[in-house]
Amino acid sequence: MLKIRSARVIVTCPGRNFVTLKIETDDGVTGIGDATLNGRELAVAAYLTDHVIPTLIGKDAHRIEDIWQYLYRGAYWRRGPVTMSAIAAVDMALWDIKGKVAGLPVYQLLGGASRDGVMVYGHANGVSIEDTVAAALDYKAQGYKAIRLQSGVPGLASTYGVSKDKMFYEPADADLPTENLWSTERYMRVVPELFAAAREALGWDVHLLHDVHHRLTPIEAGRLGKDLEPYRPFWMEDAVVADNQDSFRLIRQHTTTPLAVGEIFNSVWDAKQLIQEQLIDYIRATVVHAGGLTHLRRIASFADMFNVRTGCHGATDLSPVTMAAALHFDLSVPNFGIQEYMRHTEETDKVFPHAYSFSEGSLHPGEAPGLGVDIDEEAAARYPYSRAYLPVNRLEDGSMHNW
Ligand SMILES: O=C(O)C(=O)C[C@H](O)[C@H](O)CO
Ligand SMILES: [Mg+2]
Repeated sequence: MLKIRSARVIVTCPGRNFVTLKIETDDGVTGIGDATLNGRELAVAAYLTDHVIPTLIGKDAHRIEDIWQYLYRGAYWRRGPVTMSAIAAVDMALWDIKGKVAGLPVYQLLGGASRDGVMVYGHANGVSIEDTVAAALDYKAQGYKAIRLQSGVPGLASTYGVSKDKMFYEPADADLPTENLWSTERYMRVVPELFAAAREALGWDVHLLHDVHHRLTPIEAGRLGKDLEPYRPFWMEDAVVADNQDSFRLIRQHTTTPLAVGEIFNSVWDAKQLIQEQLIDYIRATVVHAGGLTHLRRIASFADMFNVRTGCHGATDLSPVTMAAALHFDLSVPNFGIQEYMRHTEETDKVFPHAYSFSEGSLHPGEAPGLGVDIDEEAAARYPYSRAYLPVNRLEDGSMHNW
């Protein structure tokens, strides 16, 4: 029995907000987990502090599955991003502890490595097609084997995925939501042109990806997928909102462009039909928002039976703790597809020193026992919480749209 002695939540903002759970056992072994939910951070912090931590004290840190079931079934109120991010933080911290006690990196506890490294995709973006292609060339020169392309849309002042900074992108950019303008027609014209220019400049030996970010209807997505087919994209992501999983059937009827979805999913139930009916090719659920390693592995096993591969979300709002956990998962699951990798800033990396590293287009979680990531609490304390929201989107006539 490895008794949980204490647990607490650390909120820090080294350029952006992160919520981290730290669990300590009677033996003095500690583990950390990420609980960051972009724009709604304090809801998860309070859920953990007020409702989860009191129930953890005295429990056996080794009983990861049982604690997961206790928090999931025991809450009575199931699923949802707040609950599942809180459970994920506990789950990650417990895997971290188990790895440290065993003296093994977590991927060894998950069955060992299924591959040598984890192929990642970087984010090339720019205000124009030329800018975006130049950024993509730069990523290729850095060794990336897969690159996501997001370009500004003429006539729209700002749009998802286009950053002021070439290397770092932080969409949660203001203490009240920024308002963006959206035009499907303008957007649908630009993306195929961007892919044509990118193939011309980059050639065919690099994977190209694109994130629609939930802004199309199924039939519009079918059209865009078809228009992109000549450029053989690796995937088209979040083509439509997946609340109605049936929507993807309509997209599938019109295009062979591979489909990825799931960064906002919290459990296997959000993806059941999508996977079972093979309506998608990649599931983007991630460790922090989908209940931790314990639940994400369950999703991946289910997906594997239907030829759906993984493509975990890896934007900057997923802290280095989630990135580390994702890499242990990615290295071990048989049906790994790709991992998103949006680099964190130097300040963030200093607050969260980590063992994972990038080389030749791939990341590796490293060999440190546990997750191989820590939180420097002194550094974290220098960056107090600062409220920040994701933008919202409106159509040209003022109607609300999806961002
Ligand atoms: O990285 C992606 O694919 C995203 O869509 C990033 C999201 O907008 C971001 O994580 C929201 O917090
Ligand atoms: Mg996305």
